[in-house]
Amino acid sequence: MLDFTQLFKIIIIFLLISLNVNAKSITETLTEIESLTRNDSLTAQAQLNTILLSINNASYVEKLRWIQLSLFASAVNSDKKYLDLTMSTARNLLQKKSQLNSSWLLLFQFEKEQILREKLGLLAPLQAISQQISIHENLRLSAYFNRLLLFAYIDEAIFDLAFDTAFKNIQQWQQLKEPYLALEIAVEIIELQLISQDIEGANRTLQQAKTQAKQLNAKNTLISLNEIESRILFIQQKPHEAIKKLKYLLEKYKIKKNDVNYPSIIYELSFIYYQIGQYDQAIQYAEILLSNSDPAIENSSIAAKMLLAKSLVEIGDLTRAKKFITEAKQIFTLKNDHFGLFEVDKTNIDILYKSKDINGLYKSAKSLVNRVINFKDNQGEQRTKRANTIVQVDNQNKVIDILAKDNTKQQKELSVTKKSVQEQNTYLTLLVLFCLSLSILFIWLLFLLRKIRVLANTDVLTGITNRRHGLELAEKRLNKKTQSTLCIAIMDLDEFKSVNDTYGHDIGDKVIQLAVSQSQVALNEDDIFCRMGGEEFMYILSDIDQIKTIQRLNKIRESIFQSDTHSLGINRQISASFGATHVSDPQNKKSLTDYMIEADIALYKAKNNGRNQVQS
Ligand SMILES: Nc1nc2c(ncn2[C@@H]2O[C@H](COP(=O)(O)OP(=O)(O)OP(=O)(O)O)[C@@H](O)[C@H]2O)c(=O)[nH]1
Repeated sequence: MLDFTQLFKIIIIFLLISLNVNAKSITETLTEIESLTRNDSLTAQAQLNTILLSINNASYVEKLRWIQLSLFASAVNSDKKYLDLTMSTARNLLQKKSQLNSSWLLLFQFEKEQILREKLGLLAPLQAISQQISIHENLRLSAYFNRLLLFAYIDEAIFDLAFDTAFKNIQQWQQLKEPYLALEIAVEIIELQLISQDIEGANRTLQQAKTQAKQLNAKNTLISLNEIESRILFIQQKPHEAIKKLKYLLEKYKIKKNDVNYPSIIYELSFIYYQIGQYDQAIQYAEILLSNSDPAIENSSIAAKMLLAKSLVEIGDLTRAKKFITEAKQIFTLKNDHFGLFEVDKTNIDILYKSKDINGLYKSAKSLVNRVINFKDNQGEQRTKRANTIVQVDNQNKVIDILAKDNTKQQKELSVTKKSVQEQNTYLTLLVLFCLSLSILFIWLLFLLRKIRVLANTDVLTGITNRRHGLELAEKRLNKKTQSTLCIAIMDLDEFKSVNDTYGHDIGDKVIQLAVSQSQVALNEDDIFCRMGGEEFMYILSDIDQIKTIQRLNKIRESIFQSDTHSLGINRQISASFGATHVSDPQNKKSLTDYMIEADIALYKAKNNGRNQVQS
């Protein structure tokens, strides 16, 4: 039987043991949770929540570790509620009694902002407090500060400074015996080595980190490292091995939709398929990501949207591509994510190029250049310069490429247009020639018609008006109202038969022609003179009175009589007889036939009276 003293001793020993276990257990529990956070972050978060109350009595470092782990878990799980709880607990645990506490709280606040993706602008305030941090000469604080600074440098793409900070930071965590945090930084170093294209270095760090992760049983980190390894395979132009590795990862670790690593693996698969031109597969994986509405994958979903849009551009589904690019643009604009917006602009350029919208293309290229030029952030000149150079060079290349392609296209179009213009010109020339020929033909026809008309109205032998046309003109003149006296006369060459008989018909013709030319001496422009047939002619003279007309007829007669017949080889004079009548009463005109009969009677008189005279 145990006596009371023995029992008391046992109780004391038990209490001491249990107290000792309890005191140890917080550090140990935190270490276990730390392993769990990188293995099963949801369970880790639940356990951190369980020990929330006992943390009040824990040591300062344990409090810090609890806050740090809670921040990390809420980040991995994208649990904003737990993030707020952690922050309010942190404020209670580390009341702002000392400057050290204030610095920790400030850093935790920065980390919260980073988790909430309000990280833009984090670098400047971090740099501003670097002096304040170093004053404390607290290794843990300095390590935590450097860790945040490293992430800010990476976010701002200042990779050289990020490298320096990472190497410094990994040593700090090793010194503090914080292997998980050292591992976290090692992963960042691998990423940085990949960015600076130090593939060998990245591979070396990766193998060390993998061994470390296995030892620490950090499953999530191990998966991340395997993902990076697949990316290295892709960089080494072994895309199919990379795909195999990613698919193996999904299988081996049974990574399902809700797993933290799921989005990044699926995204990586989609990315590699896109890069090797298997756009259907790229689209398939991007769509898997987008079908998951979990806010935890918000970042991957924007990236997936971009990848989906780019793949859709490649397969020519521009309508859907535009839809996703618009959605991505909205998110990037909200987040003020300039790199995202650069990507949007570049993809938009591809869309516009494919849809052959040269105007839109020009506008987008201009907006992209403007975006680069006007891009300013808190980091200042250095970053802006780098981004400008990179994007401008990329953009310029693209624009040059587009312009070159466009130029070839335009040249093709131009040559087609030139060809069609040439064809049109040929047709036009032919048409003009045809029209010209038609016009010439038409003018020629008019000329012929006129000639025919003239010929139809002209006496062939003498070239004066013929009988038909002469009578027409006479009829018109008779019907015309005129104040002047009108004289209608018929002339007949005297004894012409004997001319013909003596000298021949040809000489007779020439005598007729001579008589005609001699008649011109007393004719006015508006007189009518025509050959009625044989050696008979008609005159219609208009003048101030009858005397004047008779005078003019006599002048003609005299001219005929006086004409030089010797040149015709005739030894005798020629003469003509004239019978004339006058239109005496203009109000009471007779017909042309009547007047001609009257003139004929007068001619008869002239013949009978001895010829070579005018009778009226
Ligand atoms: N050379 C020539 N002779 C013609 C032409 N037309 C008619 N004659 C001739 O002219 C002559 C006319 O003669 P006639 O009418 O009988 O009278 P004439 O000899 O002139 O005598 P008068 O009239 O009485 O003075 C005929 O011998 C016709 O053959 C012609 O175009 N050329």
